[in-house]
Amino acid sequence: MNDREMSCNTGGQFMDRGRMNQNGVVQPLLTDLYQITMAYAYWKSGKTDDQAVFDLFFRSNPFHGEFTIFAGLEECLKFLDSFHYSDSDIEYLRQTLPEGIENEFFEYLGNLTARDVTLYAIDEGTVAFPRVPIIKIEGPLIIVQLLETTLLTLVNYASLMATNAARYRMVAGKHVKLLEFGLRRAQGPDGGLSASKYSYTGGFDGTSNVLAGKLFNIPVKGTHAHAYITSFSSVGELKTRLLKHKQTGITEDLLEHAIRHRQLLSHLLDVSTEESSEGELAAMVSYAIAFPDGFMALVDTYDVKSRETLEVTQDPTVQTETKSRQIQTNATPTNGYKLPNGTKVTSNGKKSNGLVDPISTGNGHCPQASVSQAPMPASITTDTTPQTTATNSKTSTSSKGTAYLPKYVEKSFRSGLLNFSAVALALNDLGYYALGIRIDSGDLAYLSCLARETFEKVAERFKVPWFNKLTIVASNDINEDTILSLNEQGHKIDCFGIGTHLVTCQRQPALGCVYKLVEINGQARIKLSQDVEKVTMPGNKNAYRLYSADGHALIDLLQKVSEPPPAVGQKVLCRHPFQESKRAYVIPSHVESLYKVYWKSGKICQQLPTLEQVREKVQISLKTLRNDHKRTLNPTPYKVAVSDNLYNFIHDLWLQNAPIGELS
Ligand SMILES: Nc1ncnc2c1ncn2[C@@H]1O[C@H](COP(=O)(O)OP(=O)(O)OP(=O)(O)O)[C@@H](O)[C@H]1O
Ligand SMILES: O=P(O)(O)OC[C@H]1O[C@H](OP(=O)(O)OP(=O)(O)O)[C@H](O)[C@@H]1O
Ligand SMILES: O=C(O)c1cccnc1
Ligand SMILES: [Mg+2]
Repeated sequence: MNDREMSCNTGGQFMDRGRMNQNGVVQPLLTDLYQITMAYAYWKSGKTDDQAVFDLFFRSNPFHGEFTIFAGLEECLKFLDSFHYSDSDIEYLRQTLPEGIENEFFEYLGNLTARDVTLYAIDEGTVAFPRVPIIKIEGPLIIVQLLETTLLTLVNYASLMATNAARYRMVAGKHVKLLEFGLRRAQGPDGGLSASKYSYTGGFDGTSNVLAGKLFNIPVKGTHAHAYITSFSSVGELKTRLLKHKQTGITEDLLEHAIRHRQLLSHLLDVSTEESSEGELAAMVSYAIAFPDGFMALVDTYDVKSRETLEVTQDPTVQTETKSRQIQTNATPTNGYKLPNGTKVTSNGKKSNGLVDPISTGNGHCPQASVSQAPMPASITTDTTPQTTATNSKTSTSSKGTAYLPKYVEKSFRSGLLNFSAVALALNDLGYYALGIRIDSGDLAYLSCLARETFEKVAERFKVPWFNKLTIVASNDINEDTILSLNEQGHKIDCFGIGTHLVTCQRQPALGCVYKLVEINGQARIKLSQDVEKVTMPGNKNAYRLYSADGHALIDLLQKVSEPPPAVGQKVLCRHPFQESKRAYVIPSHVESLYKVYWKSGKICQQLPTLEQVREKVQISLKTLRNDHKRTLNPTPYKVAVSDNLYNFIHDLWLQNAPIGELS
């Protein structure tokens, strides 16, 4: 119970009790007090042997979407497997529950296990829809009730997270790498671990979370922080500059190589060596010596700002506002800035993701990113007279005059690129290939294009074709909308590092899975509500997914367990559960029975997939959904229906249970 380690490697084995380790936090007392007080009251009222059926389901999909990925099943099964109140649990309950609880109840609890429970579920990683139970549990009322909160906590966040990750994967496309960087921002340590695990399930490629890597066998990846760059201020601080040539083994001075390349590169990149940071160079050289085969550097340490921080242009109607440094301008203030191609961008003053809108040029490629031209498009003056009276000493007043991009912005970014390229070329001299860069601020579309063009230039000039393929990682408060917007603008990002929005599911922080009693001792139970959406689907049910001839999922159908399953090629009447007039005949080309028995007689009775297999399942299952159900904007709801038999049953029961009002 107190195992510190969580094991994930359960694939390919039928589990015996005690073989599976689980997060030590997941234990029978991880529940709401009312489950235990109810258990006592059930016990007192002789309901110990009542047989109950509970459904675990959600009522609406998260993130304004029309699908949910079911995740967390394996953890539920581990929980059932280890369900047992320890002596100290019982002792704690004795002290905590109200006085007068009979001793025999504690003895009963002490012997309670999940042996007599049967759990049915849809496969982990499958797309799921509102109202179709993802788990169905049968067994003695007390124990099945006691499982409620823990099962919900294991399924809700896992499914929300997997769904969130799957949505990021869909907007990013399959060729872009997605890394989860959220541990520091997650809802505590356990939230962080679950986020790493289920974002991998949903389609991320790896995590920066090392413990998650160890526990779940997920690829761990990462770059470095700004602190590493800022910890150096000059090359004099380098304790070593030496690196062995990868092939010859001869020791060489990497800094010397880097400085030589930097000189040559400065012409190509139009940034003088004086303008680039020496501390940054030193940091990159030292990092490259530490990781010659894995050199990946942050290039935005020194003042890469969004284009919002643009310096004033010759257009007196265009004014720059800067958040962090107050550039005083004598130009007429308006909201907006100009792109190098001459387009004036007017801000509506509304901040979107922290950036003034609109950034998008909407033409699907990178109009501003031309190293050879930027920052001097034809329409820009080459007047050497500064048009600003800037309080910021870094504001450019170079001989090329002011441009649409403030010199300190672009120069500083190019300082990062200059130093990176110099060190990467130095490594190349010694037989190593650098990996790439990370950009963590500013306009990620623009800067990624600028970086890619720089790499292409370097590749050509220095005859290093692999430079074209350097990886560009982008991070900084990225969410689904940011990725969609970056796609529209055109970007050259190969990998997104995503933290806060992903792990906190900022767009919708909870999935509303509920756990409802639907049958007791063979008698269906219905929970009525003014809100028709909250009326439960009574009785012990089976769920089927009906497919069209082209392999797409058409509809999910709930039936009473006593009904024969729908058959391929045969017409089935599918009814909306509550709206009488909504019904359709479906002739399925394929019928999938959604439930499998996962737990029975104290044993897991299916071969559990590995995390990797669940991850694959997510993508396979998503493919069965039509695109209109998956699109981000106004997706079509997927249909969930009940059989005619179940429809009539629900409505009869509803009438029986709804009290008849009296008008007076
Ligand atoms: N081209 C782009 N299109 C849309 N959103 C972008 C683009 N580039 C960056 N973003 C997003 O805009 C936001 C930029 O945040 P912000 O304005 O705080 O800039 P910043 O560069 O991080 O500044 P600071 O260094 O002050 O934090 C981030 O959420 C980022 O993901
Ligand atoms: O932006 P997120 O999606 O949450 O991704 C993770 C962030 O964590 C790091 O920032 P850090 O903690 O160093 O602070 P920062 O916000 O100042 O960059 C990293 O540089 C990313 O910006
Ligand atoms: O490895 C990284 O680059 C990283 C890890 C965590 C958070 N931000 C960045
Ligand atoms: Mg950041």
